[in-house]
Amino acid sequence: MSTYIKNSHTDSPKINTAQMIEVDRLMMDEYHIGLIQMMENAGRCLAILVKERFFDGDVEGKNIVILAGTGGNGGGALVAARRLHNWGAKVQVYTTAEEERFTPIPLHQYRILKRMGVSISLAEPLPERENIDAVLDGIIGYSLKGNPHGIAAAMIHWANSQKVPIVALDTPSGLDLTTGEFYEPIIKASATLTLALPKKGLFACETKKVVGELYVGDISVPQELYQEKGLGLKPTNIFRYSDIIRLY
Ligand SMILES: NC(=O)C1=CN([C@@H]2O[C@H](COP(=O)(O)OP(=O)(O)OC[C@H]3O[C@@H](n4cnc5c(N)ncnc54)[C@H](O)[C@@H]3O)[C@@H](O)[C@H]2O)[C@H](O)CC1
Ligand SMILES: [K+]
Repeated sequence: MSTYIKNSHTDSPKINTAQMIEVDRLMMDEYHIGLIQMMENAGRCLAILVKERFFDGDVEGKNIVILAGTGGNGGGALVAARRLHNWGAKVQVYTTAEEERFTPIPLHQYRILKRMGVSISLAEPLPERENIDAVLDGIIGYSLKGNPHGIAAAMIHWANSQKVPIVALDTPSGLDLTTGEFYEPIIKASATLTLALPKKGLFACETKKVVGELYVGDISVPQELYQEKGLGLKPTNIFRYSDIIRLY
C-alpha cells in the first residue's frame, strides 16, 4: 500500500449526516477553517486516492471523467480534477448544471478549471467514449434529497455503464449516509472516499455493494472540535500515520 494510504488500526466513531453537518458548521463558525480549505483537502485526498490506488502512482495520459454537481460534493471533485490535470491526466469534467447555478465556492473551483483550459461542460449530452480509464463521482454528497433525478440521474446511469473504476467522493451518489438506504438510481463505486469521519450509512449490511472499498480522508478537523457541546464525540487520531485511511 502507498505511503499516502494506510489501513486503519483504530476504531473511529461513526457519525450520522446531522453530526457531519454540525462538524462542518463548527469548523467554519467556531474554528474559522473555511469551506475552501476543507474542499481543497477533500479534493486533494480524492486525487491522491485515484492516482495511488488505481494507477500505480502515475496518471500521465489517463482519461479521467469527473462528474460534478453544483454543491460541496461537486466542488471537491473539481479540486481533484485540477490536481489530476496538473499530474498529466486527460481530464474531462461534466456538470449537472450551467456555471451560474453553482454555489459560490464550487463556482470558484469551476472558474479556476476554465482559466486553466480544462474541458468542463454541461453533461447534456453525456459523452459516447470508449477510452475512459476512470470516473469520479462528485454528483451528490450528504445533501441528497430523494431519488436522483434529471441530469444527476442520467450521469449515474451513464457512469455505471462504463465498466471502469468509479471513485465516489464522500458517498456513492444516491446513498443515504445515515441510514444506508439505496435511492434509485445509485452509483456503484469501486471505491469511496468519505471525509473526516466514517458515516453510519456506509456500514449498513448491503452498503458494500455500492461503496466498494471504503476510505476516509483527512480534512483537518481539530481534535478539540469533536468534544464540543452538541457533538460530544471522543477525540480521534485516525490520521496519525497518513491522510487517507482504508476502513474496508
Ligand atoms: N466535512 C465534510 O464532510 C465536508 C464536505 N464537503 C462536501 O460537501 C458535500 C455536501 O455539500 P452540499 O453543498 O451540502 O450538497 P451536495 O453537494 O451533497 O448536493 C447538492 C447538489 O445535489 C443536488 N441534489 C440533491 N438531491 C438531488 C436529487 N435527488 N436529484 C438530483 N439532484 C439532487 C442539489 O440540487 C445540488 O446540486 C459533502 O457531501 C462533501 O462532499 C465539503 O467539501 C466540505 C467538507
Ligand atoms: K458523490
